[in-house]
Amino acid sequence: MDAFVYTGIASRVVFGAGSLQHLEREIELLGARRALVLCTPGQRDQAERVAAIIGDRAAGIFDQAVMHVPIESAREARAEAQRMGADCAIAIGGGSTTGLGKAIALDSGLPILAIPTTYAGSEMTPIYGITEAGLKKTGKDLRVLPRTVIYDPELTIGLPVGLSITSGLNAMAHAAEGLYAQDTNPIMGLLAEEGLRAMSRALPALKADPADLSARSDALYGAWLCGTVLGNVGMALHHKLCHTLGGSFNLPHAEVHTVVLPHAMAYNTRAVPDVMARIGRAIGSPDDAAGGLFDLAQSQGAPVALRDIGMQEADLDRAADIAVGNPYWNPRPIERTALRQLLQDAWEGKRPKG
Ligand SMILES: NC(=O)C1=CN([C@@H]2O[C@H](COP(=O)(O)OP(=O)(O)OC[C@H]3O[C@@H](n4cnc5c(N)ncnc54)[C@H](OP(=O)(O)O)[C@@H]3O)[C@@H](O)[C@H]2O)C=CC1
Ligand SMILES: O=C(O)/C=C\C(=O)CC(=O)O
Repeated sequence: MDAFVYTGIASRVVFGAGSLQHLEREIELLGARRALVLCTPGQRDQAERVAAIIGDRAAGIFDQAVMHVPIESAREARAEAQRMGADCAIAIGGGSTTGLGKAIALDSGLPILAIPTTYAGSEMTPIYGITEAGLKKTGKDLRVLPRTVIYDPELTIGLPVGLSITSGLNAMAHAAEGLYAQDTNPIMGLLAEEGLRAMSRALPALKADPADLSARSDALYGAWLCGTVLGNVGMALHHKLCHTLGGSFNLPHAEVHTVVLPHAMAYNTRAVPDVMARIGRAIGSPDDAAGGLFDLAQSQGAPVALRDIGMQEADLDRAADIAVGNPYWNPRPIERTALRQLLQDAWEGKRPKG
């Protein structure tokens, strides 16, 4: 075995159907008295349920979480937390709401309790993102890592199937890239493989029956493991491409991950064949990880072409230029011609072969 460094990042996880009932106990264990509940406008009902459960400990609800955390909403939420005398924040929702909690914590050190209802995985990472004047800045700071995470699969039953599939593939992207990260280690390798296995068996099952609690539990378990990998090791070409396409062309986050992932895997296959074999085995496509990921997305009705999620063909050259500038480390060197072809294939929705 090669030498490696492993740094454990600590957070407390309460997992299982119905675990929202432990919320008050968890707030108490944080040593907090008044919690500001965060959500998007669309998840206001869930936030009200949370506030009802904690009763007097609820300082209020801030329901203005927005994708990619615009600085204005972060400032407003910070001011609201201060005005209400909150000594912790509860983020219930997807990565956008968790991201808002992180923006508050970055500034104030307020402890965050996250209750994820998508599979994006932000709750397990010390990574934050804030958008100012149209530019998203990301960074890492342990202050933003949620102290406690409650994973309650019952809360994800209402997550629309289409979004469940693309969000699940967003999670799988973290695990796939974590397996060949420059700073990967055997512990993250175990989590990544198990996360890929859990998610690839969950997605067809929850597509068949969105209320299947066992499938929803598998998906949330997979999201936890994949998110942990994202929080512990560096990401590569795939995440760089997704951040380029999401940030500069305003494409939807989980869908971009879904479309690009098979192509990024195909790009890297010859550089890391053993890793691709591990990914392939974990998703039940032992000889072709890239093709297997494409088939998984397509068979569950997810988008497989950038042209179907709002990308203009005329913008592919600019996207390639942005992605080759300041690239993340990648196991195969980033070559512009090959990357431009990758983008063309992803735009057309071609099935890649690893
Ligand atoms: N820092 C990190 O480590 C990470 C950050 N991220 C960031 O998180 C964001 C993406 O997260 P993601 O979760 O995909 O996006 P969102 O949090 O924006 O959620 C996506 C959609 O899911 C819907 N939704 C969430 N929960 C439910 C539910 N229980 N029932 C029905 N609908 C629901 C939301 O609807 P509605 O709008 O109505 O609430 C929204 O339309 C991006 O900004 C990304 O950059 C992602 C991964 C890791
Ligand atoms: O951009 C961020 O907020 C930080 C990381 C991610 O979004 C990870 C991802 O691309 O899913």
